[in-house]
Amino acid sequence: MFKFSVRLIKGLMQVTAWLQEQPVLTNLLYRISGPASYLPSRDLTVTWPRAEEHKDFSLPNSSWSQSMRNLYNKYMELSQQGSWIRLPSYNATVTHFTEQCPNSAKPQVTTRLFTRNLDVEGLGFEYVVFYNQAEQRTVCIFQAGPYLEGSHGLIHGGAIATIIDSTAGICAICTAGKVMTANLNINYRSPIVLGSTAEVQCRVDKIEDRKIFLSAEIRNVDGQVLHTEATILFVQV
Ligand SMILES: CCCCCCCCCC(=O)SCCNC(=O)CCNC(=O)[C@H](O)C(C)(C)COP(=O)(O)OP(=O)(O)OC[C@H]1O[C@@H](n2cnc3c(N)ncnc32)[C@H](O)[C@@H]1OP(=O)(O)O
Repeated sequence: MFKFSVRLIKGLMQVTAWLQEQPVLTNLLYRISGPASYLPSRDLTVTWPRAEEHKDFSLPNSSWSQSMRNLYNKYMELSQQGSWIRLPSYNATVTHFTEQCPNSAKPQVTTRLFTRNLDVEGLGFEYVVFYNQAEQRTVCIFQAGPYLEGSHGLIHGGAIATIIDSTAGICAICTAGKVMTANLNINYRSPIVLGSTAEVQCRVDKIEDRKIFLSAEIRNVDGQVLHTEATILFVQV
């Protein structure tokens, strides 16, 4: 468990650090937020939250439906048998930066992971990811809150893409380290009702040099309804 958590965290930190080194992105940040909050990447200190100091969002909370809890319990039982591990999940990849601002105030840059950006439980993405190393697979148990609406009463396609990208991204990071999504191809087969529980299944299909090819499916809790199919390409960076 610890080994994979460390690997996942290292992968995310590497991606974050790499992003901050890209001049296009730092220029964009400058344009959006202005010079006072512009933080040149090479002067940043990036820290990863220590588990004991930060909330783990992948644990059950009162907004979780019984279906969500049942699936969670199923994979927790499998975890105890050793085949799966639950991956902890925090709300930021970068918790704070330390650098002197032009106005001498210590900057309080707060970024939030897109999927963990709401303070109230149950309104947005509620999910937990389990990883199976032997099979190079991840499973994400997912409950979409009312703030993820697209068509009336249904989950927005972009939210579906996000949870697929995240589930596949975690799988690719655990398998291959520092990666970026290069291609995400989705077929939406049937809508997902807001508030329902769904299961995202993702696996590595093949690895060719720096390219990691994955496929994913989203199904309802009993597996009978296929909601979404996707193929995803990650490239090691
Ligand atoms: C716990 C929290 C959750 C954590 C998980 C979250 C995961 C979320 C991850 C993301 O969403 S990342 C954000 C979205 N992605 C990006 O912004 C990436 C933007 N694109 C790039 O930065 C570059 O294009 C990329 C790093 C993907 C590749 O650039 P490179 O210069 O490193 O590689 P290159 O272009 O040389 O291509 C390497 C190989 O990949 C292939 N390739 C690259 N892009 C491709 C593409 N789009 N489609 C198909 N093949 C592609 C390319 O043909 C080539 O194949 P070959 O080696 O066989 O010649």
